[in-house]
Amino acid sequence: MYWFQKGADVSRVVDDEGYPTYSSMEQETVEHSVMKKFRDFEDFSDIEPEILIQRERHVSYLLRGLVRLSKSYECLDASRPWLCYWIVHSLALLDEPIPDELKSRICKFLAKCQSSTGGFGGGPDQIAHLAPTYAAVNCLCTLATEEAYAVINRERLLEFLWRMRQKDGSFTMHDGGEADTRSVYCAVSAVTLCGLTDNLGELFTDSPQWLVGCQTFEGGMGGCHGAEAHGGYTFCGYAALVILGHSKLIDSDRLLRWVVNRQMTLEGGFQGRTNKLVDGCYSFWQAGLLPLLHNTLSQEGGVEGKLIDAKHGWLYEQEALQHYLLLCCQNSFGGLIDKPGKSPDYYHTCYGLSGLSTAQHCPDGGIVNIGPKVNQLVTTHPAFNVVNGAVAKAIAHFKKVPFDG
Ligand SMILES: CC(C)=CCC/C(C)=C/CC/C(C)=C/COP(=O)(O)OP(=O)(O)O
Ligand SMILES: [Zn+2]
Repeated sequence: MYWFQKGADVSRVVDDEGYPTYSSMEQETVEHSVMKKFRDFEDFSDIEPEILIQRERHVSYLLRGLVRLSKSYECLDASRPWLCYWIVHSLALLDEPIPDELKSRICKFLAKCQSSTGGFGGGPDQIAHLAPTYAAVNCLCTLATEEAYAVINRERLLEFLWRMRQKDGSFTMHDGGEADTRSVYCAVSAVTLCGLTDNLGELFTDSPQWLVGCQTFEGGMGGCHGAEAHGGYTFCGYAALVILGHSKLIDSDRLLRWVVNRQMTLEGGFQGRTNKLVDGCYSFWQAGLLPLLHNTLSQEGGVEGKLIDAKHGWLYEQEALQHYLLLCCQNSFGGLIDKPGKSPDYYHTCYGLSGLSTAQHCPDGGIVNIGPKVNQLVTTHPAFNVVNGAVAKAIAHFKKVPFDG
């Protein structure tokens, strides 16, 4: 009997703070046997009813993270808005409501991370940085309360973005920092969600051309010109082009060929770059490119346009990815992982669940869902990675609020 089967005896061990834990040996054995079962089956139909998302365990793991936000994760001291976003977004994907009092505490915490000169830092009193700015905006939009929206100082945010902007259309991550596809994406995403789209043209003049220069001979994008193609940077670069309305500038055929070849035939999961290992987080960074490409390619109508019309779904094996995530990436005590043998963390939980959601929701509202209906997650917006309802609500809210920037 495997840990994901009904009635499996998953004996819990409690740590000195009363939270369930496990020995790494025990976890390795359990996950190794799951991996073996996964490899032994060519036809998954007979095990499908057992492939279950461990909702309660993930929710409990996520809520524990929010409660302990203030006292742990020293190694993520400069990523605290990220922790808020990873957890809040994961709960939204699981359709798990967050109590109002907890929402308010998150808002107050993120307000402390906002810099007086615009943007958000990695923690209170840290300098503004585009990555935690993106995370804070996404988190506040997902919370979707008046208090959450009111945290964002949009006038200062725009000033911060203008300071980060470089002559060639790239953006630095922070004052004097590095410029790569992440920063353009974080800036474009925050501006759009905050209803500041009137500024897109001027602020991002030359950004599309700079982004196109990041595409490599392989077809994916590197972080900057001349760098190796990588899923994380490709998602950022391509999603930024999509939001800016310039996705047709890139060589879509090459990008498509590169990304579909990053799905590994043995595991069903994606690797981040050529010759590297599968990792659960690329279920979003890589597989999440297909919904974005779908739009561009169907508008272009060429060979891929026809291919797209013939296939009812994205151009990769959605079921195989779901098998990887549900059989190999769920930790028995909650949270998702990179690959069997690894410990859970909030980053891999967020991007594993985000990838699972995009693998389930097809174009035109169709569903590909392995296992029972309870496995189905809420739909996420493919460009912002915020649940769809929250994107619409945030943009509508900010459009109503006067802005004097
Ligand atoms: C919005 C935003 C800020 C997005 C971040 C995108 C992202 C995940 C970028 C990738 C970062 C990176 C250096 C990965 C390589 O790690 P590795 O060499 O350990 O992994 P690998 O072996 O899988 O390539
Ligand atoms: Zn990873």
